[in-house]
Amino acid sequence: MEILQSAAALQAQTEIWRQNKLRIGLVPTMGALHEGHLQLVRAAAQDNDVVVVSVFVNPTQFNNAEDFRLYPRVPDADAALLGPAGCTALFMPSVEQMYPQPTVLRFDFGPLERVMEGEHRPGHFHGVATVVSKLFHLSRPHRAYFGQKDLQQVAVIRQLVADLSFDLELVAYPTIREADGLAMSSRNRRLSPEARAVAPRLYQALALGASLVEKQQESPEAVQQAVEQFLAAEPGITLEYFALADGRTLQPVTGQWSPGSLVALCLAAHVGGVRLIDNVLVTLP
Ligand SMILES: Nc1ncnc2c1ncn2[C@@H]1O[C@H](COP(=O)(O)OP(=O)(O)OP(=O)(O)O)[C@@H](O)[C@H]1O
Ligand SMILES: CC(C)(CO)[C@@H](O)C(=O)[O-]
Ligand code: BAL
Repeated sequence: MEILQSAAALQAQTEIWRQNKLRIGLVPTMGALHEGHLQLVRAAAQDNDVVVVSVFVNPTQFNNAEDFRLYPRVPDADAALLGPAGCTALFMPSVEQMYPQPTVLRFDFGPLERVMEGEHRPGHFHGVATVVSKLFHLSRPHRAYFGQKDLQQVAVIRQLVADLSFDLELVAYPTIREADGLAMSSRNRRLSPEARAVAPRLYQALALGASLVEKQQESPEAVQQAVEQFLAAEPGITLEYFALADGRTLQPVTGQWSPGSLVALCLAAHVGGVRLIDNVLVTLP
Protein backbone atom coordinates (compact mmCIF):
# COMPACT_ATOMS: atom_id res chain seq x y z
CA MET A 1 0.00 0.00 0.00
CA GLU A 2 1.32 3.43 -0.81
CA ILE A 3 0.62 6.58 1.17
CA LEU A 4 -0.11 9.72 -0.86
CA GLN A 5 -0.10 13.08 0.87
CA SER A 6 -0.54 15.57 -1.95
CA ALA A 7 -3.42 16.18 -4.33
CA ALA A 8 -0.94 16.15 -7.23
CA ALA A 9 0.38 12.70 -6.25
CA LEU A 10 -3.15 11.26 -6.16
CA GLN A 11 -4.02 12.84 -9.51
CA ALA A 12 -0.86 11.44 -11.10
CA GLN A 13 -1.56 7.96 -9.72
CA THR A 14 -5.18 8.13 -10.89
CA GLU A 15 -4.03 9.03 -14.41
CA ILE A 16 -1.79 5.94 -14.55
CA TRP A 17 -4.58 3.66 -13.30
CA ARG A 18 -7.02 5.13 -15.81
CA GLN A 19 -4.52 4.68 -18.68
CA ASN A 20 -4.12 1.03 -17.62
CA LYS A 21 -7.92 0.60 -17.64
CA LEU A 22 -7.99 -0.31 -13.93
CA ARG A 23 -11.28 0.05 -12.04
CA ILE A 24 -10.93 2.47 -9.14
CA GLY A 25 -12.91 2.21 -5.88
CA LEU A 26 -12.92 5.17 -3.46
CA VAL A 27 -13.72 5.00 0.27
CA PRO A 28 -13.79 8.49 1.83
CA THR A 29 -13.30 8.57 5.63
CA MET A 30 -12.24 10.82 8.45
CA GLY A 31 -10.06 8.10 9.97
CA ALA A 32 -10.05 6.50 13.45
CA LEU A 33 -11.01 3.44 11.51
CA HIS A 34 -13.25 0.65 12.81
CA GLU A 35 -14.78 -2.52 11.42
CA GLY A 36 -17.54 -0.52 9.66
CA HIS A 37 -14.90 1.32 7.60
CA LEU A 38 -12.94 -1.86 6.96
CA GLN A 39 -15.99 -3.59 5.54
CA LEU A 40 -16.39 -0.72 3.07
CA VAL A 41 -12.74 -1.17 2.07
CA ARG A 42 -13.12 -4.93 1.66
CA ALA A 43 -16.24 -4.44 -0.47
CA ALA A 44 -14.34 -1.91 -2.62
CA ALA A 45 -11.44 -4.35 -3.00
CA GLN A 46 -13.82 -7.06 -4.20
CA ASP A 47 -15.54 -4.86 -6.78
CA ASN A 48 -12.52 -2.94 -8.18
CA ASP A 49 -8.89 -3.37 -9.27
CA VAL A 50 -7.52 -0.66 -7.00
CA VAL A 51 -8.86 1.00 -3.85
CA VAL A 52 -8.19 4.54 -2.64
CA VAL A 53 -9.05 5.28 0.99
CA SER A 54 -8.95 8.91 2.07
CA VAL A 55 -8.38 9.82 5.71
CA PHE A 56 -9.07 13.51 6.18
CA VAL A 57 -10.80 15.28 9.05
CA ASN A 58 -12.52 17.85 6.89
CA PRO A 59 -12.75 21.21 8.71
CA THR A 60 -15.42 22.66 6.39
CA GLN A 61 -18.08 20.16 7.49
CA PHE A 62 -17.76 20.86 11.22
CA ASN A 63 -20.18 23.40 12.64
CA ASN A 64 -18.70 22.98 16.11
CA ALA A 65 -15.03 23.87 16.68
CA GLU A 66 -14.79 21.69 19.80
CA ASP A 67 -16.12 18.67 17.89
CA PHE A 68 -13.41 19.26 15.24
CA ARG A 69 -10.67 19.65 17.86
CA LEU A 70 -11.69 16.49 19.72
CA TYR A 71 -12.27 14.33 16.62
CA PRO A 72 -10.09 11.20 17.10
CA ARG A 73 -6.93 11.18 14.96
CA VAL A 74 -4.81 8.00 14.87
CA PRO A 75 -3.09 8.01 11.46
CA ASP A 76 -0.51 5.30 12.22
CA ALA A 77 -3.13 2.84 13.48
CA ASP A 78 -5.32 3.64 10.44
CA ALA A 79 -2.46 2.98 8.02
CA ALA A 80 -1.70 -0.36 9.68
CA LEU A 81 -5.32 -1.54 9.26
CA LEU A 82 -5.80 -0.52 5.64
CA GLY A 83 -3.23 -2.62 3.77
CA PRO A 84 -4.60 -5.97 5.01
CA ALA A 85 -8.17 -4.82 4.20
CA GLY A 86 -7.25 -4.35 0.53
CA CYS A 87 -6.41 -0.64 0.26
CA THR A 88 -4.03 0.16 -2.63
CA ALA A 89 -3.41 3.83 -1.84
CA LEU A 90 -4.05 5.75 1.36
CA PHE A 91 -4.66 9.45 0.69
CA MET A 92 -3.87 11.53 3.79
CA PRO A 93 -3.69 15.16 2.75
CA SER A 94 -3.11 18.19 4.96
CA VAL A 95 -5.77 20.89 5.20
CA GLU A 96 -3.53 23.08 3.00
CA GLN A 97 -3.40 20.37 0.31
CA MET A 98 -7.19 20.07 0.21
CA TYR A 99 -7.87 23.77 0.61
CA PRO A 100 -5.00 25.73 -0.98
CA GLN A 101 -7.34 28.70 -0.98
CA PRO A 102 -10.67 29.42 0.75
CA THR A 103 -13.63 28.13 -1.29
CA VAL A 104 -16.38 30.50 -2.43
CA LEU A 105 -18.73 28.01 -4.12
CA ARG A 106 -21.72 27.16 -1.87
CA PHE A 107 -23.69 23.92 -2.05
CA ASP A 108 -27.37 24.02 -1.15
CA PHE A 109 -29.33 20.77 -1.32
CA GLY A 110 -32.72 22.40 -0.72
CA PRO A 111 -35.30 20.34 1.20
CA LEU A 112 -32.83 17.47 1.52
CA GLU A 113 -30.73 19.47 3.94
CA ARG A 114 -33.43 21.42 5.76
CA VAL A 115 -34.08 18.41 8.02
CA MET A 116 -32.16 16.35 10.56
CA GLU A 117 -28.35 16.68 10.23
CA GLY A 118 -28.64 19.58 7.77
CA GLU A 119 -30.99 21.46 10.09
CA HIS A 120 -29.00 20.74 13.23
CA ARG A 121 -25.50 21.19 11.74
CA PRO A 122 -25.73 24.32 9.58
CA GLY A 123 -23.27 24.21 6.67
CA HIS A 124 -22.43 20.55 7.32
CA PHE A 125 -23.54 19.22 3.93
CA HIS A 126 -21.93 22.13 2.11
CA GLY A 127 -18.63 21.00 3.64
CA VAL A 128 -19.27 17.32 2.89
CA ALA A 129 -20.20 18.06 -0.74
CA THR A 130 -17.16 20.30 -1.17
CA VAL A 131 -14.66 17.73 0.05
CA VAL A 132 -16.37 14.76 -1.64
CA SER A 133 -16.40 16.64 -4.97
CA LYS A 134 -12.69 17.32 -4.59
CA LEU A 135 -12.04 13.64 -3.77
CA PHE A 136 -14.08 12.55 -6.81
CA HIS A 137 -12.07 14.87 -9.08
CA LEU A 138 -8.71 13.79 -7.66
CA SER A 139 -9.34 10.02 -7.71
CA ARG A 140 -11.90 9.72 -10.57
CA PRO A 141 -13.44 6.55 -9.06
CA HIS A 142 -15.63 4.10 -10.92
CA ARG A 143 -17.34 3.33 -7.60
CA ALA A 144 -17.53 5.28 -4.34
CA TYR A 145 -18.51 3.66 -1.03
CA PHE A 146 -20.50 5.27 1.79
CA GLY A 147 -22.16 3.89 4.92
CA GLN A 148 -25.91 4.03 5.53
CA LYS A 149 -25.20 5.06 9.12
CA ASP A 150 -24.94 8.51 7.55
CA LEU A 151 -28.22 8.08 5.68
CA GLN A 152 -28.75 11.75 4.87
CA GLN A 153 -25.16 12.03 3.65
CA VAL A 154 -25.84 9.21 1.18
CA ALA A 155 -28.95 11.04 -0.10
CA VAL A 156 -27.00 14.31 -0.44
CA ILE A 157 -24.15 12.64 -2.31
CA ARG A 158 -26.62 10.84 -4.59
CA GLN A 159 -28.00 14.28 -5.47
CA LEU A 160 -24.47 15.67 -5.93
CA VAL A 161 -23.55 12.83 -8.31
CA ALA A 162 -26.73 13.36 -10.33
CA ASP A 163 -26.56 17.17 -10.42
CA LEU A 164 -22.88 17.34 -11.40
CA SER A 165 -22.92 14.24 -13.67
CA PHE A 166 -20.14 12.44 -11.82
CA ASP A 167 -19.58 9.28 -13.85
CA LEU A 168 -19.48 6.80 -10.98
CA GLU A 169 -21.58 4.27 -9.12
CA LEU A 170 -22.52 5.17 -5.56
CA VAL A 171 -22.51 2.14 -3.24
CA ALA A 172 -24.45 2.51 0.04
CA TYR A 173 -23.29 -0.06 2.58
CA PRO A 174 -25.41 -1.26 5.56
CA THR A 175 -24.58 -0.08 9.09
CA ILE A 176 -22.19 -2.32 11.01
CA ARG A 177 -22.98 -2.60 14.72
CA GLU A 178 -21.30 -3.72 17.92
CA ALA A 179 -22.66 -6.94 19.47
CA ASP A 180 -24.98 -4.89 21.72
CA GLY A 181 -26.44 -2.96 18.77
CA LEU A 182 -24.48 0.30 19.06
CA ALA A 183 -23.61 1.55 15.57
CA MET A 184 -19.85 1.58 15.08
CA SER A 185 -18.57 5.15 14.92
CA SER A 186 -15.23 6.86 15.30
CA ARG A 187 -16.73 9.08 17.97
CA ASN A 188 -17.48 5.98 20.12
CA ARG A 189 -13.80 6.16 21.11
CA ARG A 190 -14.63 9.29 23.08
CA LEU A 191 -17.30 7.57 25.22
CA SER A 192 -16.50 7.08 28.91
CA PRO A 193 -17.24 3.58 30.28
CA GLU A 194 -20.49 4.97 31.77
CA ALA A 195 -21.54 6.56 28.48
CA ARG A 196 -20.60 3.43 26.53
CA ALA A 197 -22.85 1.40 28.85
CA VAL A 198 -25.96 3.49 28.05
CA ALA A 199 -25.20 4.17 24.35
CA PRO A 200 -26.88 0.92 23.10
CA ARG A 201 -30.17 2.50 24.25
CA LEU A 202 -30.08 4.51 21.02
CA TYR A 203 -30.38 1.41 18.87
CA GLN A 204 -32.93 -0.08 21.30
CA ALA A 205 -35.06 3.04 20.84
CA LEU A 206 -34.83 2.71 17.06
CA ALA A 207 -35.67 -1.00 17.24
CA LEU A 208 -38.71 -0.21 19.39
CA GLY A 209 -39.81 2.44 16.88
CA ALA A 210 -39.21 0.09 13.94
CA SER A 211 -41.36 -2.63 15.50
CA LEU A 212 -44.21 -0.14 15.97
CA VAL A 213 -43.83 1.14 12.39
CA GLU A 214 -43.95 -2.44 11.07
CA LYS A 215 -47.22 -3.10 12.94
CA GLN A 216 -48.75 0.15 11.63
CA GLN A 217 -51.22 0.16 14.53
CA GLU A 218 -50.01 3.51 15.84
CA SER A 219 -49.80 6.82 13.99
CA PRO A 220 -46.39 8.31 13.11
CA GLU A 221 -46.96 10.88 15.87
CA ALA A 222 -47.59 8.12 18.45
CA VAL A 223 -44.44 6.27 17.35
CA GLN A 224 -42.50 9.53 17.69
CA GLN A 225 -43.80 9.93 21.23
CA ALA A 226 -43.02 6.31 22.20
CA VAL A 227 -39.39 6.60 21.03
CA GLU A 228 -38.92 9.99 22.71
CA GLN A 229 -40.38 8.66 25.98
CA PHE A 230 -38.12 5.60 25.86
CA LEU A 231 -35.04 7.80 25.58
CA ALA A 232 -36.26 10.39 28.09
CA ALA A 233 -36.20 7.60 30.70
CA GLU A 234 -32.41 7.30 30.30
CA PRO A 235 -30.74 10.15 32.24
CA GLY A 236 -27.39 9.62 30.49
CA ILE A 237 -28.87 10.46 27.07
CA THR A 238 -30.02 13.84 25.73
CA LEU A 239 -31.97 13.46 22.51
CA GLU A 240 -31.28 16.16 19.90
CA TYR A 241 -33.87 14.89 17.43
CA PHE A 242 -35.76 11.79 16.47
CA ALA A 243 -37.37 11.86 13.02
CA LEU A 244 -39.62 9.58 11.03
CA ALA A 245 -38.75 10.32 7.44
CA ASP A 246 -39.30 9.03 3.95
CA GLY A 247 -36.22 6.86 3.32
CA ARG A 248 -35.54 8.49 -0.07
CA THR A 249 -36.60 12.14 0.17
CA LEU A 250 -35.95 12.32 3.95
CA GLN A 251 -39.04 14.49 4.34
CA PRO A 252 -41.12 13.95 7.52
CA VAL A 253 -43.71 11.16 7.60
CA THR A 254 -46.91 12.46 9.21
CA GLY A 255 -50.56 11.49 9.51
CA GLN A 256 -50.63 8.00 8.05
CA TRP A 257 -48.36 5.32 6.65
CA SER A 258 -48.03 4.95 2.85
CA PRO A 259 -48.19 1.37 1.58
CA GLY A 260 -44.93 0.25 -0.04
CA SER A 261 -42.95 3.22 1.30
CA LEU A 262 -39.51 3.11 2.85
CA VAL A 263 -39.55 4.66 6.33
CA ALA A 264 -36.34 5.88 7.98
CA LEU A 265 -36.16 6.26 11.75
CA CYS A 266 -33.25 8.63 12.45
CA LEU A 267 -31.84 10.18 15.57
CA ALA A 268 -29.03 12.28 16.96
CA ALA A 269 -28.30 12.26 20.68
CA HIS A 270 -25.66 13.34 23.16
CA VAL A 271 -24.26 10.57 25.34
CA GLY A 272 -21.79 11.72 28.00
CA GLY A 273 -20.96 14.81 25.92
CA VAL A 274 -20.47 12.88 22.65
CA ARG A 275 -22.89 13.44 19.76
CA LEU A 276 -23.91 10.20 18.03
CA ILE A 277 -26.30 9.51 15.14
CA ASP A 278 -28.03 6.32 14.05
CA ASN A 279 -30.94 5.16 11.90
CA VAL A 280 -32.88 2.08 10.83
CA LEU A 281 -35.01 1.53 7.73
CA VAL A 282 -38.40 -0.20 7.47
CA THR A 283 -40.09 -1.11 4.18
CA LEU A 284 -43.87 -1.14 4.55
CA PRO A 285 -45.89 -3.85 2.77
N1 LIG B 1 -20.96 1.52 11.51
C1 LIG B 1 -20.77 1.77 10.22
N2 LIG B 1 -21.20 0.92 9.28
C2 LIG B 1 -21.04 1.18 7.96
N3 LIG B 1 -20.44 2.28 7.48
C3 LIG B 1 -20.00 3.17 8.37
C4 LIG B 1 -20.14 2.98 9.78
N4 LIG B 1 -19.60 4.03 10.42
C5 LIG B 1 -19.16 4.86 9.46
N5 LIG B 1 -19.39 4.36 8.24
C6 LIG B 1 -19.11 5.02 6.97
O1 LIG B 1 -17.73 5.22 6.82
C7 LIG B 1 -17.52 6.41 6.07
C8 LIG B 1 -16.58 7.29 6.83
O2 LIG B 1 -17.22 7.72 8.01
P1 LIG B 1 -16.49 8.49 9.18
O3 LIG B 1 -15.03 8.47 8.94
O4 LIG B 1 -17.17 9.76 9.48
O5 LIG B 1 -16.70 7.50 10.38
P2 LIG B 1 -17.80 7.44 11.45
O6 LIG B 1 -17.55 6.22 12.22
O7 LIG B 1 -19.11 7.72 10.80
O8 LIG B 1 -17.39 8.61 12.38
P3 LIG B 1 -18.28 9.63 13.10
O9 LIG B 1 -19.72 9.27 12.96
O10 LIG B 1 -17.82 9.58 14.49
O11 LIG B 1 -17.90 10.86 12.33
C9 LIG B 1 -18.89 7.06 5.88
O12 LIG B 1 -19.39 6.73 4.59
C10 LIG B 1 -19.70 6.41 6.96
O13 LIG B 1 -21.08 6.38 6.67
C1 LIG C 1 -17.72 11.47 3.54
C2 LIG C 1 -16.75 12.13 4.50
C3 LIG C 1 -15.44 11.36 4.54
C4 LIG C 1 -16.45 13.54 3.98
O1 LIG C 1 -15.56 14.19 4.82
C5 LIG C 1 -17.35 12.24 5.92
O2 LIG C 1 -18.50 13.02 5.92
C6 LIG C 1 -17.60 10.90 6.54
O3 LIG C 1 -16.63 10.37 7.05
O4 LIG C 1 -18.74 10.40 6.52
N1 BAL D 1 -19.71 10.59 9.33
C1 BAL D 1 -20.17 11.97 9.40
C2 BAL D 1 -19.07 12.91 9.48
C3 BAL D 1 -19.31 13.99 10.48
O1 BAL D 1 -19.90 13.72 11.53
O2 BAL D 1 -18.91 15.11 10.25
